[in-house]
Amino acid sequence: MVNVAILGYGVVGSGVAEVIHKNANHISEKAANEITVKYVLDVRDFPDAPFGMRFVKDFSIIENDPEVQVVVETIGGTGAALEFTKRCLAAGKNVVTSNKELVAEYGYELLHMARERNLNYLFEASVGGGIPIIRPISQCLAANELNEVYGILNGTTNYILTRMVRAGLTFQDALREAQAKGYAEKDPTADIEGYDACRKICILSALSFGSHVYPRQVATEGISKITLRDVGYAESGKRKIKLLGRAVRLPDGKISAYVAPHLVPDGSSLSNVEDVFNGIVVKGDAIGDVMFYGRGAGKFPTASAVVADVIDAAKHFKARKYLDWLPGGDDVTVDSAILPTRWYIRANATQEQAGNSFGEIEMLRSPDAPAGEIAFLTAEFNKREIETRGTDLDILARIRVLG
Ligand SMILES: NC(=O)C1=CN([C@@H]2O[C@H](COP(=O)(O)OP(=O)(O)OC[C@H]3O[C@@H](n4cnc5c(N)ncnc54)[C@H](OP(=O)(O)O)[C@@H]3O)[C@@H](O)[C@H]2O)C=CC1
Ligand SMILES: N[C@@H](CC=O)C(=O)O
Repeated sequence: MVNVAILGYGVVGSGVAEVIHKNANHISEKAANEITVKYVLDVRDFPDAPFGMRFVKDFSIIENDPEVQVVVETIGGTGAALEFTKRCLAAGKNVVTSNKELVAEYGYELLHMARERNLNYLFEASVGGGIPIIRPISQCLAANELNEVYGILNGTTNYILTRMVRAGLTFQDALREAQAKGYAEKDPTADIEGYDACRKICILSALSFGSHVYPRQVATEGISKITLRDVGYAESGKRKIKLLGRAVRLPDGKISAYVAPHLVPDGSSLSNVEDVFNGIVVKGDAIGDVMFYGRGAGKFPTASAVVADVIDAAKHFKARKYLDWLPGGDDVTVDSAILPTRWYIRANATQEQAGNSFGEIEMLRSPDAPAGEIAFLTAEFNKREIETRGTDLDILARIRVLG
């Protein structure tokens, strides 16, 4: 029998307990061993919790129980989650997590601790919720030199943008829905301002390019400045606005990563990624482009990935998995402001002024545009270049364009 402890009985942790209980027979077959939840640790009380699990408030009960071989950390953040993860690894326990903040900040250190002890630290659920992406990048695409990874990495913001466009909801109402569905982070600022997508692109960068990338090295912009007017102009240009994370390996081997809203063309694979779904494109030298798609957040999709890691851990006691990367550092990354893209600009200006400042432009129309306002797409410029242009215009919005 494999005894599991769950730390944090919130959206994901309770989903993990439910999936392990509901699919017990199937999971035991896959793991070639019975998997049972021996403890659940949470700061809250759950008097009506099902499955007869033992709830504890003292972490040392789990830490000191030699029967617990796999610990699921679904507390989130870098406080107690970091301390408990280190103590679990130090106590010889394998750890599985959905906590991308922890992996993005401390992934190298924790993988190193696990490696030294011949343990596994697994985090399939940390990017893309239920989408298989960590294993495919580390294993299935291992033969490729990967040079770019990008996509819609946050379910909450994609849900908000979809609901604003499709149902005409306000930003706040759409956010409330996402929170009620269990998609949002405890502090939804992490979703809205792009920090969550930033953590995920850090993890994808480390896996794809082999060195730790820290969130502080990734220029990050969220969707809080996107207006319905921008959405309307984008629509008139047959485009949708999506929050993307993107990381590129440059010819000199340096990594450049950022998170920002983009206009993506209608009909492209990413434009059809709606609601809570995520879509992640990986570019390899042998495979070309490959896209991963599925539910990027939510109780059961995320639990699906966590429980798969539990099964994997249970099947590989004392056999290290493939996850690893080199330490990070200032010389690993370069400023993403050097990456060229086309730009969408909304400004109080005339077409002639815009043309004088930006050269060749493609005008966008909006039936309810106020007098004096225009919107257009530019040719390719990097961020530094675009910021030096149009300084004499009243620029209201500046958003990258994909493709
Ligand atoms: N929700 C989702 O769709 C997804 C979430 N994730 C990640 O999974 C992790 C968990 O997310 P989620 O389940 O949504 O978060 P929740 O806030 O729903 O769950 C966390 C639980 O841990 C409890 N907790 C907080 N501090 C402690 C502590 N010191 N000891 C024990 N328990 C504690 C919380 O109690 P209290 O509420 O009282 O603080 C809460 O019950 C996060 O890292 C998140 O980013 C990843 C993919 C998808
Ligand atoms: N808040 C996150 C949860 C999953 O990682 C999201 O919305 O994507």
